[in-house]
Amino acid sequence: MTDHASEPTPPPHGLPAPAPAGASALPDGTYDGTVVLVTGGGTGLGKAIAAEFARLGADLVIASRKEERLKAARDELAGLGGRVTSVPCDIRDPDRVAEVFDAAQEAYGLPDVLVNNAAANFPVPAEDMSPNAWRSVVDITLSGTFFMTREFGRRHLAAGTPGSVISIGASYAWTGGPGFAHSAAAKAGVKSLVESLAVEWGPYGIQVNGLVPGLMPHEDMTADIRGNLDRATPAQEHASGDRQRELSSRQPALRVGAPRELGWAAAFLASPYARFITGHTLVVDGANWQRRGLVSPEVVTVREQMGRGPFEG
Ligand SMILES: CCCCCCCCCCC/C=C/C(=O)SCCNC(=O)CCNC(=O)[C@H](O)C(C)(C)COP(=O)(O)OP(=O)(O)OC[C@H]1O[C@@H](n2cnc3c(N)ncnc32)[C@H](O)[C@@H]1OP(=O)(O)O
Ligand SMILES: NC(=O)C1=CN([C@@H]2O[C@H](COP(=O)(O)OP(=O)(O)OC[C@H]3O[C@@H](n4cnc5c(N)ncnc54)[C@H](OP(=O)(O)O)[C@@H]3O)[C@@H](O)[C@H]2O)C=CC1
Repeated sequence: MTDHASEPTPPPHGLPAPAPAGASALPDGTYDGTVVLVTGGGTGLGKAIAAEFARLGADLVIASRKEERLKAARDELAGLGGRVTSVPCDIRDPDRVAEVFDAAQEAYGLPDVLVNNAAANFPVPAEDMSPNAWRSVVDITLSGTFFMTREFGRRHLAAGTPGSVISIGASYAWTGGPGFAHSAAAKAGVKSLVESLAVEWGPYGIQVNGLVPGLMPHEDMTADIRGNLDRATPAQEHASGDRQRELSSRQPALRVGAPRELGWAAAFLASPYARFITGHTLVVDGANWQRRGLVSPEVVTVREQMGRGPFEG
């Protein structure tokens, strides 16, 4: 008989790796004949979400401010299956938002699915944040999401057709986000919009859900957000190229998320297999947002974390 008590315990190995890139979570053709509009679909997580819908047969419309990035992503996404159109748009402008829907309708028809992925964020202590910095983040993240959603809802209500909205959030909508006061407040507003509009529009067949990514590093991350990740890991890890391992060791999953894991969740939420799910915000973050230590960590102010000296007014 083996003496289990004397065997060393295997080290924790974290959550299993995701299915390989290119695999789909839903049956082939789930989105055949469907139009999906993704804001910020030219970069990062938005592009990963768009790719998953494309693999499943959707026609895509991607919209954001920078035409060059949109064009590059359009070519990449077109290789995955369906048709792809890109429309330059600043979602803070309701007139431009209406034009995106006009362009989508002209190309393929009224989008059946809207993914509100575009957002803005940079770390800054609240006392250093200018009024314009606040406005910029809140206008893009919250007002832009509302303008897109409103346009989608109005067109579907007028046409009498069902639809599905997915708004990308962040877990600090529940917890607050020191250093990200603007973005956290805006994402809390996005979560609240999901809950209000799911009830308002359920009777018309429109689902409204939220989807929250955990830490999912990708090559398009802004310098500001990348800088924040660098602060979270000691300098020697950057030098040795071990940043990914260091970031992983700080997650309960013992790994970071892969953007495609968000794509699979989005494709499920808007699919025929999720028709009774609405008003819900799904968190895909390996339980990172629920972390609590047995012992509270020492408090380090946001100023100190960002290497800023005392506030001088
Ligand atoms: C401690 C460890 C923690 C580890 C975890 C870290 C990871 C956290 C991840 C959090 C979740 C991520 C959520 C996200 O949303 S990521 C998405 C990020 N992507 C983007 O933001 C893309 C779009 N962003 C932008 O284009 C720009 O950032 C910006 C929003 C600034 C652009 O908008 P706009 O063109 O309208 O803006 P302006 O350039 O005119 O600037 C407007 C005002 O904002 C001030 N500003 C800009 N950058 C900063 C900064 N870094 N710090 C302070 N202030 C800033 C700018 O000066 C303008 O204000 P003033 O006119 O008063 O000067
Ligand atoms: N990456 C992560 O770990 C996390 C991300 N998130 C959320 O995930 C989503 C995607 O983030 P991520 O992919 O990392 O970030 P990116 O910076 O790659 O994407 C942001 C996108 O939004 C677009 N955008 C920004 N402002 C506007 C605007 N005014 N009008 C239209 N489009 C705009 C940008 O395109 P352009 O510049 O061309 O306008 C860009 O494509 C966001 O909602 C973010 O808050 C939440 C938690 C963690």
